[in-house]
Amino acid sequence: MIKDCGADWVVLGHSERRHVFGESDELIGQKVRRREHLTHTHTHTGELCMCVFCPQVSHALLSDVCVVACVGETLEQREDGSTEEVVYAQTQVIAENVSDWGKVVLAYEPVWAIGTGRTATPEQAQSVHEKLRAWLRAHVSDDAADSVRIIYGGSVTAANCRELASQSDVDGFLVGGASLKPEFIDIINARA
Ligand SMILES: O=C[C@H](O)COP(=O)(O)O
Repeated sequence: MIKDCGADWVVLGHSERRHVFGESDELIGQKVRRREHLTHTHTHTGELCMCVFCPQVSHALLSDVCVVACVGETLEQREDGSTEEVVYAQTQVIAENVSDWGKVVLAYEPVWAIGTGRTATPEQAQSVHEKLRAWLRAHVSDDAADSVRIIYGGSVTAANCRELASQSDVDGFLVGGASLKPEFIDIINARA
């Protein structure tokens, strides 16, 4: 269905899916996994399964679709000092399901910054991005750490995009509200 709509990319693990729809790290990981075939044999019936509730179909629907995989802590988690623990755990499950990092972008989106007007400071964003890159180096590969784009999302605007974009480990943005406004062009050109 996603491919039929002409989409090449899908966002997975967005905070609204995690916190409103209750999607677990494990389910998000399953969705990230890329499958070689669009169909599979149902383990219970031995027949081809097209049931939308079967997790394997979720994998299959994402075949050949690139993934923006979101991680990020809640305000409570940031305030209790567990930001790293949370984003590492989320990234771990994503990484377990990635076979081609060339088709994945990692998005750091602190939940407290999404749609709130409270943007992470450039230092806060850089700190988490740097740690995520180090995590990729330690747990995936040097190649993944060096090549995967780690983008920031959460109340990015024309007013704050340039300073955020100047951070060495901020490779781009996942923009919500501001993407609907003329200022979006300034965000696109944040490094121009
Ligand atoms: O889906 C979009 C991102 O979560 C960021 O949204 P925002 O730029 O409105 O905070």
